[in-house]
Amino acid sequence: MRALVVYESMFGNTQTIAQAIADGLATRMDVELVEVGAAPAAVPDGVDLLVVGGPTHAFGMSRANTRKSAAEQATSGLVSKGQGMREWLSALSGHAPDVSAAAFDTRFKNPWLPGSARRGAEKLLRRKGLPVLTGSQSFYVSGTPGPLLEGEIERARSWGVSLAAMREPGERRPAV
Ligand SMILES: Cc1cc2nc3c(=O)[nH]c(=O)nc-3n(C[C@H](O)[C@H](O)[C@H](O)COP(=O)(O)O)c2cc1C
Repeated sequence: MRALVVYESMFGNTQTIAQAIADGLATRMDVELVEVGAAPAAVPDGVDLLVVGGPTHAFGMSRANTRKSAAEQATSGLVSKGQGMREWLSALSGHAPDVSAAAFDTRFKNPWLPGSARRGAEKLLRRKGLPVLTGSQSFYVSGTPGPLLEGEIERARSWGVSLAAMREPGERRPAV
């Protein structure tokens, strides 16, 4: 079984979470971790699970103007300097049958702040015909440039382990 994890990240927090998810997945699957600017135009043959994640910007997935705003707030270079997850998923051109998907994001832990990038990513994944496994996740930062809240890296690793278990041969694959 093989997983591809594609992430977008401005300040590095989503990158750290993506790495932890990949570590969790790697307990049961072969895993490739790729920054969205270097991601392939189609899901490569042999990939069983596509996991995508990015930062929540303005209640959803980033856009060119929110990435520009992030760049203005950055004190060092951005991790993702080109296209975002929205653009990559919109242009994704194909996949083998039986590939499933999952989405995650990073954002503030604020019950009064609506929206999350993972919801937008799920919508685009479904539009591409990719069934989305239940239980997509948000991971939380304490401020715009981070850091991640305590325990989030461990939670991301555990989520990776449980995603891989959902894709094990013979497992029922809950998809929405
Ligand atoms: C332009 C901009 C808009 C943002 N809008 C939101 C938002 O609507 N909701 C939220 O929870 N966090 C918001 N944030 C905080 C980001 O989610 C946070 O910067 C991100 O999780 C950090 O991840 P990264 O280091 O991978 O970029 C915003 C950040 C930026 C730069």
